[in-house]
Amino acid sequence: MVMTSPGWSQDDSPPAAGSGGSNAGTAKSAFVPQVIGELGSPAATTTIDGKQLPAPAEKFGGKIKDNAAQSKAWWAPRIVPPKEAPNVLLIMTDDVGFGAPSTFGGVIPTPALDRIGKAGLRYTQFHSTSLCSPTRAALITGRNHHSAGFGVISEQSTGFPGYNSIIEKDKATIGRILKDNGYSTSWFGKDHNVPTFQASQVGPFDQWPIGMGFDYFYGFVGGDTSQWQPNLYRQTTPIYPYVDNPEWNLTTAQADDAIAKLNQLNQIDPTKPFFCYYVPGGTHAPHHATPEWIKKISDMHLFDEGWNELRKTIFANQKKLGVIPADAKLTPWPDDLLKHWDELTADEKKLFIRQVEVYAAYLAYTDHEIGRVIQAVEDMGKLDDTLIIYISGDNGGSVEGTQVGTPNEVAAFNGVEVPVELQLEKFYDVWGSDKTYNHMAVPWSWSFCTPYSWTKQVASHLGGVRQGMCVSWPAKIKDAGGIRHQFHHVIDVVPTILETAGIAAPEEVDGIPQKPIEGVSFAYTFDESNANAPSTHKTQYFEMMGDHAIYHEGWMASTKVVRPPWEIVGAVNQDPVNNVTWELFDLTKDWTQSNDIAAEHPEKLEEMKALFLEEARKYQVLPLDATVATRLVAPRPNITAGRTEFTYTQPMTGVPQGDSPVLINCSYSITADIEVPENGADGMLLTSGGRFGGYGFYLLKGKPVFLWNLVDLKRQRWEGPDALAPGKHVLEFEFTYDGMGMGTLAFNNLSGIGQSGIGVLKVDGKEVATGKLPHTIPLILQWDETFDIGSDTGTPVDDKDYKTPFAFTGKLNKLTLELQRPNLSPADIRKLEAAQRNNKASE
Ligand SMILES: Cc1cc(=O)oc2cc(OS(=O)(=O)O)ccc12
Repeated sequence: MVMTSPGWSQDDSPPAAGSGGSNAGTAKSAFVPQVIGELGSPAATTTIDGKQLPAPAEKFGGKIKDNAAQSKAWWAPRIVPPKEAPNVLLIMTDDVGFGAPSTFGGVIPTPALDRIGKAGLRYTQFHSTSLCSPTRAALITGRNHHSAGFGVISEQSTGFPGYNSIIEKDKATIGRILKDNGYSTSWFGKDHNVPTFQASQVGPFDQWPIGMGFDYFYGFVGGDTSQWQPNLYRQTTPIYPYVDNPEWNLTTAQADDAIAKLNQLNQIDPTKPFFCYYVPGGTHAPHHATPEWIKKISDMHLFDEGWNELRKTIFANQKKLGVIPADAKLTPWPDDLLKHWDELTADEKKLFIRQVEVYAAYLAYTDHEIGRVIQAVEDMGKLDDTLIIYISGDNGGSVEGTQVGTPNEVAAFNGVEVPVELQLEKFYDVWGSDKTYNHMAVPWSWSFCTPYSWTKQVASHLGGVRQGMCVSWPAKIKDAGGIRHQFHHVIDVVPTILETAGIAAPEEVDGIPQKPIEGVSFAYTFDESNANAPSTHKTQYFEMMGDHAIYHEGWMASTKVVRPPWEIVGAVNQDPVNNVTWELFDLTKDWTQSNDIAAEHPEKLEEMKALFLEEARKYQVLPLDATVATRLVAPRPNITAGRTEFTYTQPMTGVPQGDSPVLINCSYSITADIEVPENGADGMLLTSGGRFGGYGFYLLKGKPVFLWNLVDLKRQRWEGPDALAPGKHVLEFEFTYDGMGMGTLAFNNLSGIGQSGIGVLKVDGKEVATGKLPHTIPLILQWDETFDIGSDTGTPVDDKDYKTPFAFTGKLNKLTLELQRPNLSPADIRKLEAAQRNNKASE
């Protein structure tokens, strides 16, 4: 099929300076706007050449005399996209391996993805970056993730252009481009492209959806969130719809909100096309499915044979479906890294089956809710004219839940594994409920990446980067149910949307010259006659946390994985440029990277390595950095940087972890100046985190309590013996930390973090409780919960004590927080340097 680009073609030159963008009379170029209605009349619309956004103001075309009676009014035409421009529904799920959904051979029912595949096309060689925010930055900008400042997730950002988690203004998003060309734009679900240090209510908001061209946002900011008690926003305002609503779940609420919004648009202005970016939390941990979905999927007994048999089943299905070629090889099980199902105890099997059934329920549930949004588009009569791009996963299956799975991902990210027995005893029955922040065992995720090796975080191997994708557009894609094998990448989505809409990539946005889009359109594959056309995407680098690869015209050179991605606190390669072993694959004959031919083709490999470096330099991939924990706690330009004292006199909620004072790996004191009324007081003074890790300072039945929740495995409390008498009081909690602090990380040494310390609770200057914490949380508190003063949002730090919001019923006059961050002494530095020399490869 020929994609007509009404009113615009690649050869057009920009209009003369100062001319109205769509004013045919003054533009020098061959661009001819589509004008509908009489220019100057209120009903007139026009397309624009789109090179300068926002479009320059139209020249007044009426007549102005002294009096209105002799003058002629003239309205600028409304800007609309070309007539054939489709609505666009861009859907992407989270953490889904290629072989998880039924559409690509999986055993988990995903009827909505199936539906798009049947109505349109399935793509078998479509790629992500292997990690979340990077894929998303690339997806919405059409640039490589490092080009867009997202070499890694924002939680690990560092002060290099490729890694600072800032999408610069010379790369306007697809939202912005479509909005300024007349689309209604909206974003539902995950936004992992707000820098963690700009996520608070003081902004700036230019990297939130509203600042990036999206008229409307309903979703959460960050890596993941509870679906039961999420950190949810409408636009930039936190909202808490789950309070007193125990059945409420974000997966459903998000679909409801999107359906309402699309219908609202359809009723107010049915002709205005929409761009809806729909990116649910599913299926990132926590796997929060409803009890109904968990029952429905568990009853299907999909996983009773274990993860090794599962791979065989998926592989056979994939061949049957034709989403891998008949001669594709199944990559071997990594015997040295992961257990075989047969080696497990009955208890392990029981637990792991429960974990994966809940995961599967979550994927089925997420897809079902996506299906409701698609159905709403059909119900509005708009399905024919809607381009639906449904990408199954922003990266491969996630292995961020340890080898035995976890009831609490916050524990996993702090390097804590929860024993199988404890998981069975305390969490088996509530798995997937809001009592868990759950993730399945690593080997399941490996299996969900069948037929490939490796997983999420791994950029060099297809398990990390190959995603299923389905695309439908009934008005234009006629090869319903077709399969496409062309190599493409998330950076290709923006140019594809622009081509189908007939909209130009802007040369300038808000006066800022735009960097070229780096992807290429895959719209040519829509046409059946191009079903087997060679891919137009010839070269693609991959890089994530030091692990890297280069694809070029069917060849792929990949570095061997140094750090298994489930080892978050583990050995780190300090020289990821040179200290790597390369493999070489001919993907045209070897679909699954099963046959390393580096030894047979040394010159080809050298050529590919050189090409990688060339691409890396071009797209600001350097300097390579393989650290994980080090970057997680690295200081960033957040609003608390350099401050050691914080004073609060008003209640305040909703300050995210990345924007608030963080009480880990340091000493601190908290002083609360309060008044207790005649009938006593209760409630929260200060808290950060929640059920899965964090602290709280509160009055409980009048008694002062300071509590540390150590990732839901242990709670340590300091509690005064007596309820406070009415009147003024000063409460203090002082913590003296024993470790050297975060400074040791600069020496690739973790010994300074997570160490012990002593806490003392005082009332009116008198010590009432003292206790030692043998360990502290080393890396991160529960990240979907916030720093709150005077009440508690989200979940309680201890369910036995209170229910949220637990607002303080006394008067908080003033709360002061002082941090004493440890400094390394010259002797410490000498010791750390010596240790580093002796231990080159450990973080
Ligand atoms: C809190 C956190 C720290 C981290 O280092 O990595 C993460 C990765 C996450 O998954 S992703 O959003 O898919 O990349 C989610 C949360 C985190």
